[in-house]
Amino acid sequence: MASSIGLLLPGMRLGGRDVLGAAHFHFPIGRITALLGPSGVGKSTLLRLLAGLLPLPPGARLDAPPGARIAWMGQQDLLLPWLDLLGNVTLGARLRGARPDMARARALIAEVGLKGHEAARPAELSGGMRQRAALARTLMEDRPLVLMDEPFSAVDAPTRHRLQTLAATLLRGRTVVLVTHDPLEALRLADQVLVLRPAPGGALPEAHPVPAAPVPRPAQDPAVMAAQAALLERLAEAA
Ligand SMILES: Nc1ncnc2c1ncn2[C@@H]1O[C@H](COP(=O)(O)OP(=O)(O)OP(=O)(O)O)[C@@H](O)[C@H]1O
Repeated sequence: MASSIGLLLPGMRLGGRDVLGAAHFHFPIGRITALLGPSGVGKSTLLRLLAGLLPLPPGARLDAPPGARIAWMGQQDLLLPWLDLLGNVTLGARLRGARPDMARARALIAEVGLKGHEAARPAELSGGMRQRAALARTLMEDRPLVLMDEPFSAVDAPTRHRLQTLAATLLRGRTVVLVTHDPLEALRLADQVLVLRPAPGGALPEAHPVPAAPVPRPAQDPAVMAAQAALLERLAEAA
């Protein structure tokens, strides 16, 4: 079995301009890859190509395990306001006409710290609680490939820190591509960090070293702090 999901891209044009350049991306199976880069550089475009939400350009090739199923988690929680928490977490199964595994849904709700809120509607939950609900819904889908587009950017710093730790634990063993603007988030969670740097023919990926400690890495780890400073500098150069 391949050890990574590969995306061979001869380039990607959108709106009449070269967004992504010619590159061969590798996303190690069972690992978390963080994708950073200036606003508008093409991070979400790359994620959408992986998700099949954008057609691959001519000459591109996606090497993924056959039938690799995907879960998507974005910046907005996309919870349905008229369903309660349990209804939202089990929505995917019901949309597919399957009987949801209620015991698993309840267990995941407890794991993300929302036990006791199963009957609450999204409007009754705080922003951080709604993102935790979205995380539970993402995990309920039990997909091997998880694509996350700035999943924790809308919550306050302590909540974000807790959600990162939770996500790293609950996503262990899955292949995750995480788009983030937060160098600390990338260095706490990722096994591989890629910076998309703008270039004349379209943005190109550059690997950035990660500390050796296993994820989730503590924010106060001196190696994490040093890597964060270096990554911040690199992102400023790329902007
Ligand atoms: N459907 C589209 N049609 C035309 N241009 C598009 C389309 N989608 C994205 N773009 C352009 O492609 C570029 C890359 O967009 P993308 O959303 O991938 O960037 P990003 O790195 O995710 O940005 P951000 O960090 O701000 O979310 C931008 O210049 C954007 O305007």
